[in-house]
Amino acid sequence: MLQKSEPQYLVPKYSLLELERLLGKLGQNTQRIEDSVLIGCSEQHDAWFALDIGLNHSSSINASLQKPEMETELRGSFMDLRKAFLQLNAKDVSLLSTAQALLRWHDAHQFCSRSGQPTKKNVAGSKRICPANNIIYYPQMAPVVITLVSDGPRCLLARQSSFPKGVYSALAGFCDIGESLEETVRREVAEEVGLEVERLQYSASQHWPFPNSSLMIACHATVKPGQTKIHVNLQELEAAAWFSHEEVATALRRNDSYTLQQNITPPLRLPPKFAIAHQLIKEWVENPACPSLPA
Ligand SMILES: NC(=O)c1ccc[n+]([C@@H]2O[C@H](COP(=O)([O-])OP(=O)(O)OC[C@H]3O[C@@H](n4cnc5c(N)ncnc54)[C@H](O)[C@@H]3O)[C@@H](O)[C@H]2O)c1
Ligand SMILES: [Mg+2]
Repeated sequence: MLQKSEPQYLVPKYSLLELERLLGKLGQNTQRIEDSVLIGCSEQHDAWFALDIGLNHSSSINASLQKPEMETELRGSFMDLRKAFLQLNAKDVSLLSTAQALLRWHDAHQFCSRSGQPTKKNVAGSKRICPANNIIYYPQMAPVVITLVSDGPRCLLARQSSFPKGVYSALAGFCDIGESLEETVRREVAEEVGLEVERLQYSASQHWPFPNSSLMIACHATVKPGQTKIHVNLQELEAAAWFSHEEVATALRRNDSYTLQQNITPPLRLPPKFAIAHQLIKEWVENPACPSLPA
């Protein structure tokens, strides 16, 4: 749910008092406020909590709540989370991403997997406890590596059939149990495009709420100049190709509006700014030689 506040969109934010009034108006029990989870604090150190007042939420007390009513009351509209991210500043993207992931984790961990009894959230929402056996459940993230492979003058980008038209990104893959990040990078690059990673450098990381909570770990990698023939794994990818520095730099400069005109084959499109893949590609464009990589 985002509110339009010209010229941008905002995540709805309320004080405790305002929220109590709002829940009352929406016919919801104000006790629901106890379902809130701590997601951060303002620069003035005011604590920020997130509460799911969604329509189909499993613990919704008033299931008859209508979407249009809620949109009118909150003077906003519901939208897809990825689309919402395109409209928000980096701080709100981070808050919404944390809120979504944490609230979803709580919703999916209502019961102890050992005793089958209901679990209980602590006040902050940083864990759930089973009162029957004191097992503590903590929110989890799946580690995922995302790697921009380069052979020097070119970088390798790939797309899955689920991506929007024309969008290519860096190679990504979930870490398997027991693997180091370095092993995951080498395995994923070999599995998806049949290349052998020569050198590897960590760049940055990002929490990613899709499809569940992931910790994206972004790296630059190089392959030997003579060993660049790609074997695309068509079970994982729709396509993969080498792109020149000029092609990628042009795609980065292009206005990234994501509104495609019909009947026009889109040129190379890159992931949106809020995705760490975008940052990784931008770093390579600004410094294609990656001189900081150890020789
Ligand atoms: N933030 C970014 O810039 C960015 C860019 C690209 C991809 N991603 C994310 O990276 C993730 C991984 O990329 P991928 O799809 O290429 O991974 P992948 O190549 O490992 O293939 C996905 C498959 O891995 C399996 N899998 C193993 N462990 C899993 C787990 N914990 N959760 C879900 N599936 C698991 C499933 O069978 C799934 O279909 C995706 O969720 C995607 O949203 C983020
Ligand atoms: Mg993959």
